[in-house]
Amino acid sequence: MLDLQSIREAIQPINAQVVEEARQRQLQLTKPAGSLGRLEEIALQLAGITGQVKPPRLQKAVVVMAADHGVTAEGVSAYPAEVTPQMVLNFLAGGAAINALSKQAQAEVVVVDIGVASELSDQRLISRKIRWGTANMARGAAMTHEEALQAIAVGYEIVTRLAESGTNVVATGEMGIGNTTAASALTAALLGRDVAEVTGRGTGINDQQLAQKIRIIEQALATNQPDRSDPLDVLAKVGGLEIAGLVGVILGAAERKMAVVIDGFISGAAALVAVTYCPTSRDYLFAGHISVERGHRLIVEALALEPLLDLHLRLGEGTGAVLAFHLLDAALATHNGMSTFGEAGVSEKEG
Ligand SMILES: O=C(O)c1ccc[n+]([C@@H]2O[C@H](COP(=O)([O-])O)[C@@H](O)[C@H]2O)c1
Ligand SMILES: Cc1cc2nc[nH]c2cc1C
Repeated sequence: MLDLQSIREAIQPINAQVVEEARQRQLQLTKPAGSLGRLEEIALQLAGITGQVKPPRLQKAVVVMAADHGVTAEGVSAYPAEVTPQMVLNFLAGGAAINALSKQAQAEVVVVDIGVASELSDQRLISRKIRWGTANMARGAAMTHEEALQAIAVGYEIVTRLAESGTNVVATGEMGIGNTTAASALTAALLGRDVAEVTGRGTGINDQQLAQKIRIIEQALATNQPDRSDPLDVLAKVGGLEIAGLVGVILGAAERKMAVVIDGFISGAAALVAVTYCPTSRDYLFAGHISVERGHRLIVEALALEPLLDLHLRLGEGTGAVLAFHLLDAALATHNGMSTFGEAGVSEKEG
């Protein structure tokens, strides 16, 4: 069994000395100090994460964790639960948005069945089904503590394997009809917010369905009484298997000193669980974008992250995170590739 406490203790802050050396290098590059704005900040964070003043070229992957949610029985999504396995097949065939965007960003797509509620067998699929979807959280715990730990272990194992084959930055992706309900329940519980403040329309529900979704989440929290001080308890009771898997990806990446680009609301909820459990893991995170889903803003604020993109996305799959890969590449292209004032014979600031 995964020793999560040892992993938490093994996660180190990023290298502040290297960040400072990278900052000194930036001051030498042929541009007014600070003029590349957030691209400079991205490069500094990557320097601290990798421990290299000139970080190596990014080798990118997106881990798409797929799972089903028993709470879909309550009518909380605009789409039927069967879309989850159908989209998994679409990911494997290369026809989804995440495939198109990953191709463009030169990122590997890793698709994981961590809890889809149907039989899926395909050579290209990483089959790590913990159970056939979660239980209906409106009536009891979504999963057991043990199952949540098993799902975290799956994410940890997958990111470890990616690191061993040279991946140095990972995006979090997910697919699961009903998972904005789980993400809202987690956010309400962990941030101590009213359910209505953190609940949105997901795949596109109407006003009446939104009112029902809020009632169901309130019922789930009242039934399960998750312990806010214990993020793993909250995760097991009102989370999801794909969310737990992404917690494992984030903690495993942080332990291995790999950068993690977080996608939207569901990925954000996984980051909230991971950082509540291990605050140091935050050093390794980039918020790829800000989702339309209203609870996401509260998560990024709580994590003190500043999203890189605001494209009004609400798709998931890792799409916003993979789009942000382009900005990480751009940050390193300038930081590593530009000439210094001395090298180029350009005059420095006066006075
Ligand atoms: O990433 C986001 O911010 C996001 C916002 C809304 C919906 N989604 C995706 O839509 C699905 C969940 O929506 P729902 O309405 O079924 O809860 C799931 O597959 C997510 O990947 C994702
Ligand atoms: C078609 C479809 C694709 C998705 N990708 C992520 N969530 C999704 C939800 C639906 C409904």
